[in-house]
Amino acid sequence: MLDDWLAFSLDGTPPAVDRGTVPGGRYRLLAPGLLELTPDAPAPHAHACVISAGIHGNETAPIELVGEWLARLEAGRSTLGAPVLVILGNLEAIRRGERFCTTNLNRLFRRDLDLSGPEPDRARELMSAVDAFFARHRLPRLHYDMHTAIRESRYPCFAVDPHAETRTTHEQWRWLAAAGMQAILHQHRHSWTFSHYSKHYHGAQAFTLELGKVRPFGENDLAALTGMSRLLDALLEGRPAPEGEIDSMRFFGVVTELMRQSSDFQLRFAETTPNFTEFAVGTPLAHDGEAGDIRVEDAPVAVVFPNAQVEVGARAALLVRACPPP
Ligand SMILES: O=C(O)CCC(=O)N[C@@H](CCC(=O)O)C(=O)O
Ligand SMILES: [Zn+2]
Repeated sequence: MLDDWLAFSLDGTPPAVDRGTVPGGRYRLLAPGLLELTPDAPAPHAHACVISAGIHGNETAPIELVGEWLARLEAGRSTLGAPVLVILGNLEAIRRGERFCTTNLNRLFRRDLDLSGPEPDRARELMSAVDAFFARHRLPRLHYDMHTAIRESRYPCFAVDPHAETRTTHEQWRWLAAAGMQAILHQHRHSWTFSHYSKHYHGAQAFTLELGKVRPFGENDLAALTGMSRLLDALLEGRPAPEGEIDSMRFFGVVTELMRQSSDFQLRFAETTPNFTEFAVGTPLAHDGEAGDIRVEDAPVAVVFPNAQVEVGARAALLVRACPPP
């Protein structure tokens, strides 16, 4: 199953058979990068799970994690107990080892999307697959969209909690704590990311998970992601996931997004500055064309996902402040 799916997804080799059995259920190769697992009978704690990786093509650790997870199932070391939609997102960008080809796929997950091109087409295909999957399974909905960050981070593993009406359950905080998340970042407004899509349109418990730093295939330390592997195994088997202490994680809220406004845009701090580094009031964070220097206002802020290379009009950084645990 796994080898056929990867060959189908990444080399374009059509599979000899597109469906079969796995311990506890069956699989179907829906399309390149789309694999559905269906249990013979959902276990009592089963969720309908969407697990995605490779939405950015150079973020390889989550792809390796998914590979090992499916290999454990195929080898009979775990038994399917929940419906799972497994997604490899931006296949051409994965082949190239690049974040994206023409535009950032993770800003396109909205139903009124009217752009054309490879990434918009893929966003529409993934949104349809998620819609059909959640419609097929009347179980609590869950989506973990796994990424790695461009920079080092004061919290190497952290979750972004998308802004939407659906409240995040305390159970999710406990699962994420046990999975090794060190921080949670609450988004302050709609962000049109893949995890936001599942939360906003489907009421799923959904997160973007940052699992360390971007590295090429073969250079990832999957041992550092053992907690995440355990969580994925529990979801696949439809059993209760391990729980940790919510207070072991730090919580942050986005205060504002620093948007790139011109072609003359520079960050005012070093490339090596880790995510969640705090800056005092008055510190210049960026220079942006005619707007000039952008400085910290009102109170200190920490900076997450700073990226001067984004397209004009796109988010160049999140400015965040610590907040109490839920
Ligand atoms: O390290 C970076 O600058 C980017 C890492 C990454 O891809 N993060 C996601 C976060 C999505 C979210 O805000 O939920 C992204 O930028 O798409
Ligand atoms: Zn990413």
